[in-house]
Amino acid sequence: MAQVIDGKQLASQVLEDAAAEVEWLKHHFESVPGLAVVLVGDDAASQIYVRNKIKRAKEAGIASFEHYLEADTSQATLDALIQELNDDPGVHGILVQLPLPEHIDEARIISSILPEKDVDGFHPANVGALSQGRASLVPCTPQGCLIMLRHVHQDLSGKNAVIVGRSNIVGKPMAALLLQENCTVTIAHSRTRDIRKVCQEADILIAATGSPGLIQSDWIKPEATVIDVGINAIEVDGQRKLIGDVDFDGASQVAGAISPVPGGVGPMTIACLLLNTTRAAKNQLT
Ligand SMILES: NC(=O)C1=CN([C@@H]2O[C@H](COP(=O)(O)OP(=O)(O)OC[C@H]3O[C@@H](n4cnc5c(N)ncnc54)[C@H](OP(=O)(O)O)[C@@H]3O)[C@@H](O)[C@H]2O)C=CC1
Ligand SMILES: Nc1nc(=O)c2c([nH]1)NC[C@@H]1CN(c3ccc(C(=O)N[C@@H](CCC(=O)O)C(=O)O)cc3)C=[N+]21
Ligand SMILES: [Mg+2]
Repeated sequence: MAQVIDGKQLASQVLEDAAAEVEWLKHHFESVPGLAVVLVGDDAASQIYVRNKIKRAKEAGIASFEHYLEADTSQATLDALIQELNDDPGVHGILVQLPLPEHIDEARIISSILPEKDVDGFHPANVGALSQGRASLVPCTPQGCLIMLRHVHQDLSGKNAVIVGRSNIVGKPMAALLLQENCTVTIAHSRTRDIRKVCQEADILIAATGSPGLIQSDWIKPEATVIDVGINAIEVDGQRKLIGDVDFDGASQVAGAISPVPGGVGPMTIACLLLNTTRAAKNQLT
């Protein structure tokens, strides 16, 4: 049986680090890190994530500013809110929950956030910095996955890493981070030919597709480390249940280590968001 990578446990350590940073900022600079969270629309899953983020922020001593906007909010109203948050010295981090409604230009909103307040690491300046291996605010989910991988492996150098999914928020920044760790990186996606065979070569397999249970035990190299980013809500006996992109029961018979859903990457993402907020606050000290 594979080692189960406990995301809740690892996240609580990251949250302790974030809380210690907050204490340091308060003590030496009388600065309280502030995180603004913007949610447009009333998607139920998004509301759960946002609530979790705010709860954890409070626990870490971070001030949170919540902005809930109607689904039909105009681009101009959202633009104006971002400007206000950019100009607010009490706000060190800005998170705009994605996806945004169809009528809003997502790329324009992301680009309008000050790069030093972009705690998601999605602004082109931060994406460019990550791609060039310069220090920057690194996207939270890939950052969390890397902490999980480092927990299992002392050295990732030379390992074959296969990432399934090529989104801007998970797949691509994950590839940049693993390349920096000297992995041999492959990104697979919906047009990849013989994807099972590609995955069978992976010492490290990251699944970020949103396709529930896509990855089966016979896709996995024996003793591989499998990180399941997928969050898929399904209904079982009328109850809401979360499952990942990996068939956990099958995969854990083959893998060396595997992250569960829930209790895996999700809590790590939130912890890294708060760590990014303290880093952003530190960089904004005047
Ligand atoms: N735990 C966490 O903190 C987070 C979890 N998530 C979850 O991770 C998953 C991915 O999110 P995100 O990256 O935003 O998703 P996107 O929908 O933006 O991207 C999905 C990617 O997976 C690929 N893909 C989809 N289905 C298949 C398939 N059957 N075979 C091969 N490739 C496939 C797509 O390929 P193509 O490009 O060719 O269409 C695409 O590149 C979702 O379940 C999401 O909820 C996301 C963010 C944070
Ligand atoms: N700008 C932006 N930044 C994001 O980081 C971002 C986003 N938009 N849009 C949506 C995705 C998704 N995401 C999750 C975060 C935490 C959990 C999480 O805590 N999951 C718990 C379960 C929570 C539950 O019960 O639903 C777990 O896996 O154990 C899940 C998903 C962040 N995202
Ligand atoms: Mg998308």
